[in-house]
Amino acid sequence: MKVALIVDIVRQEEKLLVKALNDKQVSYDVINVAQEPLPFNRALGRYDVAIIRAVSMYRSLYAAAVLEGTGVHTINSTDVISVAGDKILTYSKLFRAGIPVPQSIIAMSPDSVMKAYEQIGFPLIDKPPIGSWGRMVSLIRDIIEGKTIIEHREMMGNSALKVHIVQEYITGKNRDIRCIVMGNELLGCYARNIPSNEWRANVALGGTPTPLEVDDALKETVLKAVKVINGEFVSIDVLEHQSRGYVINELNDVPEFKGFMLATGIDVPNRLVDYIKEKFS
Ligand SMILES: Nc1ncnc2c1ncn2[C@@H]1O[C@H](COP(=O)(O)OP(=O)(O)OP(=O)(O)O)[C@@H](O)[C@H]1O
Ligand SMILES: [Mg+2]
Ligand SMILES: [Mg+2]
Repeated sequence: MKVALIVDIVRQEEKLLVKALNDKQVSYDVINVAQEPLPFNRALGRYDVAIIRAVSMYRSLYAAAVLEGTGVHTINSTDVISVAGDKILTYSKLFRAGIPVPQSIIAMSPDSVMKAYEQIGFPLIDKPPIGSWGRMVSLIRDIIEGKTIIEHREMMGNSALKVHIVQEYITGKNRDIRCIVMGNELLGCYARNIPSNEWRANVALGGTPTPLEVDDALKETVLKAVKVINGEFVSIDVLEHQSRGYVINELNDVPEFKGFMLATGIDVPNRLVDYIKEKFS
């Protein structure tokens, strides 16, 4: 079995994956798509599995597409990356399947955003369909802040960033929940606690990871959500709604797992390499 590890920026996660591949004596190549072009040819098809780890969503998506085209099994698949990489496409699948998502209105012009703000009511959340690490995810408390966000987003070069997901602000516990699923298994979940100078819980923004007891409702909601998008190795953000219970905020197709490992003690890279060896050797 031969594995390709697709990267652009090498984070601690990718270093741990390399270590796990070495420790478990799996043959692999690291392909840095920020440096190497990817040809549509048979030679690329020599890999059995590709672990897609590029930070850039488009690099991940297109790298997966080329590799899949040459017959390689990619984790995750091109379809999963295209859906999970876009929060509107994700909500579309989840909503249709009856899985709870934050009450959301999609608005595609400044005028329609103003209407969506009125319909949701302040305070509200406005975020673009693409992006990570909480970037551009905005808490808007009044119309003045709203107008500022609308103006700034209109200046973005990327059309997707001009689209607004206007969303209810789900608050109460000062935390959100992050889970990881591998194959059909829920590896675990942990809480990300919001720091005092923030309203978002991302570890990249200073959110502190702590252990969390997983109940049946959480497990069921998360596994269902991952199944709906066919995710193979994904992380899931869950918010706790005061009346509706667990709500799926988003799924991530290139999961970061530093905080997860810290809080749960579960060795994600070793588990992923074991999973791949079991499934593809
Ligand atoms: N509707 C909401 N209500 C309350 N908090 C929210 C809401 N949407 C987002 N947040 C907070 O902002 C954080 C970032 O939002 P979100 O997960 O949607 O963005 P992201 O950039 O895709 O994050 P990630 O780095 O996890 O990929 C969430 O983890 C949560 O703490
Ligand atoms: Mg995300
Ligand atoms: Mg998130």
